[in-house]
Amino acid sequence: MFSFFKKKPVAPEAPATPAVAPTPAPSVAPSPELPELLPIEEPAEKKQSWMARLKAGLAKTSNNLSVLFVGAKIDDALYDELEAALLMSDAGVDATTYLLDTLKRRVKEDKLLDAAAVKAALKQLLLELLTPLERPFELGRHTPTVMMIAGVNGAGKTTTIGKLAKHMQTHGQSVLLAAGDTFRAAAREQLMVWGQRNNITVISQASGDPAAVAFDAVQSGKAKGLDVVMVDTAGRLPTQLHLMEELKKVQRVLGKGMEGAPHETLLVIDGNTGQNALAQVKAFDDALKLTGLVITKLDGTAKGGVLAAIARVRPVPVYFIGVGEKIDDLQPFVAAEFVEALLG
Ligand SMILES: Nc1nc2c(ncn2[C@@H]2O[C@H](COP(=O)(O)OP(=O)(O)OP(=O)(O)O)[C@@H](O)[C@H]2O)c(=O)[nH]1
Repeated sequence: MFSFFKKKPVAPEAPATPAVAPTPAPSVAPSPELPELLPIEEPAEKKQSWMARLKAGLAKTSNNLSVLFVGAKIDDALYDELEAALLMSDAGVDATTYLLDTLKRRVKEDKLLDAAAVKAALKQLLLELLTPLERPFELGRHTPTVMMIAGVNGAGKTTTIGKLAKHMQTHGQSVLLAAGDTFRAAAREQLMVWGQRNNITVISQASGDPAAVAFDAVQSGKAKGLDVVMVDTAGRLPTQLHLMEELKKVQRVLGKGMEGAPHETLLVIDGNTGQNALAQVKAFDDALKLTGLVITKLDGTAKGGVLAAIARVRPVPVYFIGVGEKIDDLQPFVAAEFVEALLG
């Protein structure tokens, strides 16, 4: 059993349930037309183990790589095919060159003679490359831990916030959400309806400044002694400079609301966007100094190699990865599990 979050030891008298009652029902009535953020319960028969789902999710990437080693001779043709497969998986030129050069050297040094041994060496190399990205998400250092969530449109920010909030609630954390996407009314309503259904307070304003919503949320979280405040933000492209400035303002204002906040600035990226995901990591990190990444939609993608690119070019820790829309489809990133799913 692994723990979803790393927590500071809690004093014995700490309540197991959220310390604060949810605020009165938000002004938005549940509407059947609104999409659910995520199903509240999953039928038992649909539950698979995480490793099985990770493997299934990464099957397209892993098939392209694993097939090369079946009955292969260790020659230039194998290395050429491996290079093509890594580039196709969006590992990028830097990581691909690094992996191939190091692999060739190890094959020589260790006198590896068969394809299975070369595959095992690649697996080990990939593990060494990705392990520095692994970092447990810590809760309990601050009251509240303030998290700001950014990303391009549709990356999975709101869904991720919903999943994380549920996981946190399950771990006895009291959570407050800020619907900082003041741009898209439907996104705000979606979060509020979801909060209502799940007994999680959502701070929202019908219109206005996302920084003001974020400030209110931190003030409220502090006043109520909550464990976590998560601030959603509207999707934006890094090329939309005025929107990036707006995001920086949200970050600054959170710091005014509470010293040291936001304690976590997370970027949610769609794993299916490959090399573009790397460009997003660089741009958002330059603007916001990211503390971590959440990589969603690794299910069904052939581009799982993008983690290798991130590890080489901009190694921001990957806290969580997502392989589907259900709550349990988002789990902490563990390099050994990821590599096993790719090359196991
Ligand atoms: N297949 C798959 N779909 C996902 C995953 N994570 C999120 N999604 C879906 O991606 C879509 C977009 O998710 P949202 O959470 O609305 O994305 P967002 O970043 O908040 O979008 P904006 O509000 O437009 O910026 C939804 O249909 C989610 O269900 C995942 O890991 N796998």
